[in-house]
Amino acid sequence: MDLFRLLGGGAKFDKKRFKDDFQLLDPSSTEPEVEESFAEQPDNEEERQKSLLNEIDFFKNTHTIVGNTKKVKDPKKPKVKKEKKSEAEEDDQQDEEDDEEQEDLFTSQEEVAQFRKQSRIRVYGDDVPNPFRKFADLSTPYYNLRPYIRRNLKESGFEDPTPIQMQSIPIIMKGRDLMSCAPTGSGKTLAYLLPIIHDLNGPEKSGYRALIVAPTRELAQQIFREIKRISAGKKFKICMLTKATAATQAQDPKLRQKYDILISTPLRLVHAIQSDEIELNRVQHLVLDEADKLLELGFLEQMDEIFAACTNTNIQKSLFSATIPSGVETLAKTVMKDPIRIVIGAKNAATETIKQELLFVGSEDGKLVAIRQMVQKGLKPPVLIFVQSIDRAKELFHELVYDGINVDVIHSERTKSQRDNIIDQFRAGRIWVLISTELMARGLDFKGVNLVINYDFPQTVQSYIHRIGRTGRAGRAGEAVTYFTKEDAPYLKSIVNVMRGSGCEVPEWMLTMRKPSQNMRKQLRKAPIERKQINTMSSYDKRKIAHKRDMIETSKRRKTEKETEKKA
Ligand SMILES: Nc1ncnc2c1ncn2[C@@H]1O[C@H](COP(=O)(O)OP(=O)(O)OP(=O)(O)O)[C@@H](O)[C@H]1O
Repeated sequence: MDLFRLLGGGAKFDKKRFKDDFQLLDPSSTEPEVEESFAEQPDNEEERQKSLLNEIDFFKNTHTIVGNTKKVKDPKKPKVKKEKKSEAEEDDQQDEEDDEEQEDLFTSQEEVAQFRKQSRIRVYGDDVPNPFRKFADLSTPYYNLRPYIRRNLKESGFEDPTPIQMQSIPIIMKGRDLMSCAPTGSGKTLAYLLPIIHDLNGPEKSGYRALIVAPTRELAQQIFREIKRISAGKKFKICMLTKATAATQAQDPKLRQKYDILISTPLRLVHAIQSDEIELNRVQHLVLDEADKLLELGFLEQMDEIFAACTNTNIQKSLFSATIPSGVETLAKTVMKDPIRIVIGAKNAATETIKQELLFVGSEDGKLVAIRQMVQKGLKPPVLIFVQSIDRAKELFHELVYDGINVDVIHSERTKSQRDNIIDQFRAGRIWVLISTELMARGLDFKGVNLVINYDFPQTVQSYIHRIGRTGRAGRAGEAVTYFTKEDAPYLKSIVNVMRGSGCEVPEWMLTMRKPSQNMRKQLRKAPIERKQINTMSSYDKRKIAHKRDMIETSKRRKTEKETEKKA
């Protein structure tokens, strides 16, 4: 069993235990080859793609598994450039490779049960389809995965499926309704996209056949890019619903027929349904990404309207999240047909590659002291800091920006282009510390984030799991520090339980604490704890510091200019 599978299942990677079977290789010194694979690219997509491929290359080179099960990979071996083959030739070759790899399909239900246990897959429901072990299994006649999808997986550097992919893909391929709960960063997006793209086969120009709903615009955009990646080579028409795309479809109803896949946030979609801008009567696949968020009060009414607009009786529905509370499960069952439930690892748990810490900071002022101490000791960027409100995000930004930290802030009051720009800059490593509200807590895939700081204690356990899940993705290590004050202490035990459940050490005294009552948790969910403003300096002091910093920078610049002049 390989590393990513283990990590995707929520297991811990113990170097000592695997000492004899695994060897971690150094990354190759050569630059990775970057290939363009998207048909339509946003302006900054090239950079994003480049950094993604670098990430994958890094992941592959540092985690190549050698020993008993796989061939040794020599990173220094020069790559031999192959002649370009036709698509048909490549497909034939792929089929041959797949035939060679077919030896381990399951032979009995005991074997299936054993495999699920080993991969930490739990299933609930009737006639649950078997999981598959390797992507190559999907090319057998039983699944008959379209060869171009397999090729795209290879080009994305996806060598082995994660547990959620192993079990979800066959279920969606069978057309069954599904509720999937798997850790953050374990590949849930591909788990639903792959079978949908396979089933849609190719562009049809008959109107939307798949609909993916996500709680934020940023997540919807990320899903859009993932679809492009997995469907590269087929000219699917994919629509990311915005004011502009809705308006063009409103003006030209024929245009609606050209699309195959729709991605949207609930509010935008409901608006389009009510204004007759789109039709959803042909939708065969409906996915709720971050399903528990979408089925919470606030989104629920909109989701009701979306369910009602999807009138196709053969619709297949999937719900995905890293957290699905039982209340949401009960609610979801009312809109699903004989659903199957999957849980990977422990239910509603944090990813086990994240080192979690709870830090008592005494009071609100203590938080700033703590963060400045962390900066002094040396933070390893990129770092993501969560606060509980837009005002607090702005306040903290104004504190840290005068400390000379490369910091920015993101929240829903910033314009769309500012938000897009910040996310790109953060992904590219040009912003080191990013302060955010709950906006960035769910779904966003920043593989490189080293540290998440919960500056304000999260209002729910779910929020905690998703926030810290922005680090430790795709099998990487990550760290999360949660500050708490006297006011937060009564809620601590819920987080302590998550930490313990994901194998983190917790001080003995915390284990003896009482769990907050249901009523207390309800109160906190409704409204955050009131906190003192984040402000240690008067605006006069801040201006003074900023002025001093500008003077130092100007004098440094002048000195360099003079030296350059002298040399010339
Ligand atoms: N089989 C695979 N092998 C290697 N990397 C993968 C595989 N599947 C997905 N990934 C990568 O893992 C990362 C996390 O995937 P994804 O964003 O789908 O996680 P998620 O489970 O949806 O997380 P969250 O709960 O936070 O939304 C992505 O960068 C994705 O490209």
